[in-house]
Amino acid sequence: MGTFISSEQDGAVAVVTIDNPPMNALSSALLDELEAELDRLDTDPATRAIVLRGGGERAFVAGADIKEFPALREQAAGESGPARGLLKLGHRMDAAHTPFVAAIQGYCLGGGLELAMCCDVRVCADDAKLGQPEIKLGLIPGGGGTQRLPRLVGCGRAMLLNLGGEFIDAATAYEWGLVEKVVPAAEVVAAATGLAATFAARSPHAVSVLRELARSTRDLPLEEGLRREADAFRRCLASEDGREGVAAFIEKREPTFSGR
Ligand SMILES: CCCCCCCCCCCCC[C@H](O)CC(=O)SCCNC(=O)CCNC(=O)[C@H](O)C(C)(C)COP(=O)(O)OP(=O)(O)OC[C@H]1O[C@@H](n2cnc3c(N)ncnc32)[C@H](O)[C@@H]1OP(=O)(O)O
Repeated sequence: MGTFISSEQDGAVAVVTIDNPPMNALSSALLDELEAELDRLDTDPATRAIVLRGGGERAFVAGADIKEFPALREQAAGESGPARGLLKLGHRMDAAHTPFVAAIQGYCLGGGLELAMCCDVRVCADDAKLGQPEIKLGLIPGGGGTQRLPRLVGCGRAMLLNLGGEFIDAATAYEWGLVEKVVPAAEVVAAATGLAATFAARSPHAVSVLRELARSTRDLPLEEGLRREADAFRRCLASEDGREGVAAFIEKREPTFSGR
């Protein structure tokens, strides 16, 4: 484990904790550690789903580490720093075979919400606050807040959050489709881990095919997306897990998926 990132195995679910008190701000060093840990877990066959949570109770992640920004300004574009770190992390999560569930408690702001939006599903504490307050700093979101957010909540609501910089509560986030489940704060990690365990019990091959298909077709015309879905369905049908799942149903038994 590193300075900021730790993970615990709960069966086939890895619970990854981001720990940078008091607000789990995403520093460059933290992002490097997080990417390395997610890369290790994504290539570990014993891990079939990953939960991301913030340490402490005040925040999931309250954003990029603002205190790094003055130094960042001096760096040439593309060099190290949260901006580079965020792009690499987002691409790595997008390309993963393993599904991600965000367990959001407290503040989920800026780069923290951008990180949560890189997850497949978001479980949110009922007293959490979410937003993209970068505009209050004279900045704009730089980790997906102008790209992933509109795809989740719609262009108008994304601009409402990005232009206003105000926070929304969990109920609003759920109503807008920004989070998929809202639970009491004390239950958020257990609920996220339970959901991750459901994903972990499914065929790793089908989960991987589904994640790749969803990512690679999200901006394609419907007809092309349907064509690629049909190809992917045929791949799953012919796979070892596809054969096992169908046979298990016909033989009225639980499947044992190999992930191939
Ligand atoms: C493409 C894939 C992306 C993958 C995701 C990875 C993202 C990578 C991140 C880099 C991306 C950059 C782009 C990003 O969009 C930019 C940002 O995130 S900018 C930051 C956005 N966040 C904010 O603006 C929130 C700032 N914080 C606050 O408004 C308040 O702190 C609060 C959260 C409302 C809480 O208020 P209070 O309860 O009053 O507490 P304090 O304000 O006193 O804070 C306590 C303590 O914490 C320090 N702190 C809080 N937030 C940050 C922060 N973001 N960075 C650094 N430090 C922070 C605060 O300064 C206090 O410190 P102290 O004074 O005690 O030393």
